[in-house]
Amino acid sequence: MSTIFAQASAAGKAGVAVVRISGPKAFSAASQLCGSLPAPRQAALRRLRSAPGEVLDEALVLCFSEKASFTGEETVEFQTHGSVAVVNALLAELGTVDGLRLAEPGEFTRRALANGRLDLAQVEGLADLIASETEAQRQQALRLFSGGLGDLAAHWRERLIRASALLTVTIDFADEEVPVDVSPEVLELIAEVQTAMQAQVDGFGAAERIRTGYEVAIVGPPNVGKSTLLNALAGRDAAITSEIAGTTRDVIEVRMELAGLPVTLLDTAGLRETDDTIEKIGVARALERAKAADLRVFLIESNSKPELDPAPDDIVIASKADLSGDKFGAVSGKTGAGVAQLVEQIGAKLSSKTAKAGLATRARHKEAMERCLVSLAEASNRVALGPEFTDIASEELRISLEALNMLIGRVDIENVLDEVFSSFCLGK
Ligand SMILES: Nc1nc2c(c(=O)[nH]1)N(C=O)[C@@H](CNc1ccc(C(=O)N[C@@H](CCC(=O)O)C(=O)O)cc1)CN2
Ligand SMILES: Nc1nc2c(ncn2[C@@H]2O[C@H](COP(=O)(O)OP(=O)(O)OP(=O)(O)O)[C@@H](O)[C@H]2O)c(=O)[nH]1
Ligand SMILES: [K+]
Repeated sequence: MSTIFAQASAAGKAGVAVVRISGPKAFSAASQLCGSLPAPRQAALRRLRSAPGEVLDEALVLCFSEKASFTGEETVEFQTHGSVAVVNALLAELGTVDGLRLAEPGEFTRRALANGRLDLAQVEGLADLIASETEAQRQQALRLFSGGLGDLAAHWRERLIRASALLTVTIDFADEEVPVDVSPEVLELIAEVQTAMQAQVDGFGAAERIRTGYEVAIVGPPNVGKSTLLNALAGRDAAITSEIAGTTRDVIEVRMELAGLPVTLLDTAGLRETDDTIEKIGVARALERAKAADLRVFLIESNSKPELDPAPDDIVIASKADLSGDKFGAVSGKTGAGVAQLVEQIGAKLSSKTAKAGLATRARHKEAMERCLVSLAEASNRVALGPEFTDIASEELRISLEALNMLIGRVDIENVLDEVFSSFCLGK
């Protein structure tokens, strides 16, 4: 097993940078640079020197024994001054040490997984946690990282193993008088798992949206004030505004946090019949993106109607509240009147969509659960048919347990690892 190293903190100038070494040679390599190592888990100040004896930096050194580290291997951290030159010199020096090499993205975490420190779902949670930018993303990622899905899977597993054991008793004693009919209990155990698992599958859409973000499209006729409203919501001049109708041609996207949720706000071309070729394309794009968005805000001139039929959840609101004097149900991007209320309204609409979100946050989770549910339905049908179908039911239960193991990466892990780790940063 090679010993790996990488900068764990973000690249660039910073107060402090962290360079991490993990593997069987971590302690010996580190002591080549800093002399005596502090006791594990005790930070100590040391001069880091290159092999010829030049001082590279003065750093805090922190060691973790293989029994108690993030990776499950000997680990040393150098907490240096956050200078690009210091980090580069240190990385170059580590590269010259025999048996050490630069880590691949996600390799520290990969080792934590291999050493049983985390299960696969936790690794996914960790990737999401590092990527999280909003409160909802942070909370969802932390639930997964803390082992929520593994706990659920362990509970389901225990129920299904019990169901399986009950069936085995039936098979083993098939020739004898079985004292009690086990099928009601087996069916109940399966149903319990099915209900809980189906709820997770149903929540996948919402959880995925929290992970990847919601799209909210501002839609309306030319010159109604869409771009001005987008800028007011974004708090910056993201889109060009002008008194010329047909200013916005392409879709303008602004990422922002709204009610703790990740939202991409879309400004679209004003909807109208036009002979202008470019504007026509803009209108077509506006319609397409508006349709695909999670929520539409129809901005209308007061006393008019939206160009499209709003979906039940969509928001219809009059623009230029300052001109119409409409204090309710109107908004002005120019004066800011009604903007806070609109934000609140959008937040409430999106939050109601997130309510179902559970621990299944990736297609991989959903697919494993769906596979499991297919076998459970099959198993339950066979059990209901009578004792002569017990061995087929047993086999279906075994398949469902396999799907469950896949969910948390107990089996068949190799082919999903590259996919899972492809999104990891260097140094994690
Ligand atoms: N400086 C630094 N900060 C960091 C990390 C790190 O590696 N270095 N982390 C890296 O992601 C996170 C903390 N994660 C860690 C997870 C486990 C262990 C660890 O030593 N676990 C041992 C002992 C646990 C204990 O002290 O109770 C174990 O599990 O056996 C350390 C860090 C966030 N902050
Ligand atoms: N009085 C007032 N004027 C506004 C308001 N919002 C926008 N305007 C003005 O209305 C004109 C059009 O605004 P835009 O934001 O460009 O409108 P748009 O809907 O994005 O227009 P298109 O890109 O052409 O579809 C500009 O002159 C704005 O200054 C408002 O709340 N009150
Ligand atoms: K305009």
